[in-house]
Amino acid sequence: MDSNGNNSVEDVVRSLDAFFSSSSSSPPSSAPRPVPLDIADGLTLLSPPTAAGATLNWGIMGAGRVSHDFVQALKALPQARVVAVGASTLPKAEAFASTHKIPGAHGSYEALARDPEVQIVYVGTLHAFHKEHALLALEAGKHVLVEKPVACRAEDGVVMVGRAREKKLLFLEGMWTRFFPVVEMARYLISSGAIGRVVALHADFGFNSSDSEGYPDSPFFNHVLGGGGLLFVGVYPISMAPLCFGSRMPTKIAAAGVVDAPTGVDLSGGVILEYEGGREGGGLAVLTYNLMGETPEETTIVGTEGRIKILGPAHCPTQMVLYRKHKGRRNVQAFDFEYPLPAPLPAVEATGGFNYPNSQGFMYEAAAAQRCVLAGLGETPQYTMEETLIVAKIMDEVRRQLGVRAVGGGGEDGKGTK
Ligand SMILES: NC(=O)C1=CN([C@@H]2O[C@H](COP(=O)(O)OP(=O)(O)OC[C@H]3O[C@@H](n4cnc5c(N)ncnc54)[C@H](OP(=O)(O)O)[C@@H]3O)[C@@H](O)[C@H]2O)C=CC1
Ligand SMILES: O=C1OC[C@@H](O)[C@H](O)[C@H]1O
Repeated sequence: MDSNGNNSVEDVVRSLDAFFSSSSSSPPSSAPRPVPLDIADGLTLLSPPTAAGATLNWGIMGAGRVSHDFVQALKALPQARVVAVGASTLPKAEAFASTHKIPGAHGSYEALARDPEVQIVYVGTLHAFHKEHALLALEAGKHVLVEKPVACRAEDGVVMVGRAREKKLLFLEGMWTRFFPVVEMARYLISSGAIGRVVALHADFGFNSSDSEGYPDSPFFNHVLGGGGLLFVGVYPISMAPLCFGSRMPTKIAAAGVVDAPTGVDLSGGVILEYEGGREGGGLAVLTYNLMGETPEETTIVGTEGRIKILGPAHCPTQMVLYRKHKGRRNVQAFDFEYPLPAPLPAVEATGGFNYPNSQGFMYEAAAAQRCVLAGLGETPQYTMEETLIVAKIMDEVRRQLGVRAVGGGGEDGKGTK
């Protein structure tokens, strides 16, 4: 407590840490564990509370890997009901529905969008098709959570956001990182002044894609399907920039990268963003990504009074260290934070677990979307539509500098072709 009776940053940090630890460390049990969503609400109040008993009906577009993980994570949310899945073919939708005990299965995305039971559509198809598929849902009056990246080009994102605003429907790009308790905490610490003014961001994301994706057949390397490191993984480090420097375009964007000649996709990239403002708000983001080798995948946010290190895997993190600076160089005090994911439910383990790391954490993003819909909000405060478009515009410029062609759902037909 300081002399004005306010809590010091250390007091706040300690009490929040205690709150988090007690909320998320209940012993493993075969009974459904309480959803630690209150963590996010208790921390930042960014997601409005939901009335007891309120539910939301989800429809799933696409029956692929990430849709499977998302539905698995929804099983932990008592207020979420998955009522239908729509896929490119009926057998595919039926197989997915049977695995997850979903009552409705449709052999087309149009039919899913028209399903009167569905209130919110999760678009889990490849990003070359996001615009076409998200628009189907919006036109049918459904809220939309569309996987990252929002689209292959910013102009497609602009169309989607515009339509959602006109129709007063929630629209969220699935930048799930923003909803992890660690990132909520980082945001809180930044806004409470725990590290002073943010002056730099260092973030990376890279892995050896040959662990799961075959070259050159995987969508990762398919130019027309929206392949390339920038759209698949570079979007994550870039999306941390508006969190640190605000919802504004950087004043300068400098990019370099390795482009794979046979496929035309970018295998790696380095992006430097300059935010003007000198000592009163200026800063630099240094961001890298690649599809060829595993990086530490850490995010460090540097301020005048300390720094925050989000530990790998920083795109879906559970650990973070706050370093508070004292007088002199290298004189810091460290505060560790850890918010483990809840253990997967037996129903999740019985249906194949997850395809991707930490996918249980989709529950945070889904719960926030749900709360916002039920509260009548058109977007989540954790990741706004404006931020989505800023990130998409930065990526357009990066791609231009790398000499990678605009791909995927370009053009008004949104068919995923040139
Ligand atoms: N947030 C996160 O952590 C993650 C996000 N993602 C994002 O999710 C999206 C989907 O990724 P993922 O599930 O791994 O991809 P998949 O390769 O599993 O494909 C997803 C779906 O896209 C459709 N699809 C696939 N290939 C084609 C094609 N050649 N032509 C037309 N449609 C096709 C299929 O839909 P259908 O089933 O209807 O046939 C398929 O099930 C991407 O945008 C990706 O960036 C991916 C992984 C993790
Ligand atoms: O968003 C993602 O896209 C690529 C995946 O391999 C990665 O794990 C995931 O989070």
